[in-house]
Amino acid sequence: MKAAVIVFPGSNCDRDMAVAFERAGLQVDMVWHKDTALPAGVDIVGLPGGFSFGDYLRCGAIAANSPICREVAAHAARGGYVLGVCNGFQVLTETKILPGALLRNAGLKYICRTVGLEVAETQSVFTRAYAAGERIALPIAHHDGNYTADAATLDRLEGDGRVAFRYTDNPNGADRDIAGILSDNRRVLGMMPHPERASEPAHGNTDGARVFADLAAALTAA
Ligand SMILES: NC(=O)CC[C@H](N)C(=O)O
Repeated sequence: MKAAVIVFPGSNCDRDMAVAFERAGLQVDMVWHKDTALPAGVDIVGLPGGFSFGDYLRCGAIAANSPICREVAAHAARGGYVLGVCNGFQVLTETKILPGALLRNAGLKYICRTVGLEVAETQSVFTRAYAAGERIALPIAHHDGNYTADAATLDRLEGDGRVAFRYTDNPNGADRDIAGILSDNRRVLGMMPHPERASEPAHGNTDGARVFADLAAALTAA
């Protein structure tokens, strides 16, 4: 099973995401944002955290117009898997692969700390290793994590079980405590918390490991 991690100028979690995929048994290719094709046979694309293009304009907005993002959108449209973490989630909303937008944190401050989450949906390859309603803790590190969408979109996300994670003590003002959402086919997950930074004992927290743990098996079965 093969993963591609996209690298933008200013990405800083690309290696962390690659290691998390590798630990889960996936072969990983790093792909520069100017490439115009994904490596052949890629099963899952990782959009990593960081400060792509220095967060100029809006977080993820310039990255969303990188040549490779057309291919990422085509991969998602074909039913391919995509995981976007933090800046990667912002790229997913900027490309409209996922609905909504990530606004400046309600407190206008950059927040870097571990937060509590509830696993709100387990019907996806990313969340099926958790128990429904399970409480976990993951690190966040962002200034634009305030998820918003119009009421109809929020109702649809909730009604269709597409809210993957919710904050238990909302740190950034996100609508309906939303920390991560799934695409309608549940193969794309965008989330602000960083599971790759809490995925091995040396991190002091392994709550994020299960986002990756089942991927190889799930992708083989898909
Ligand atoms: N850790 C990240 O990916 C941060 C994303 C973005 N630069 C923000 O601060 O909101």
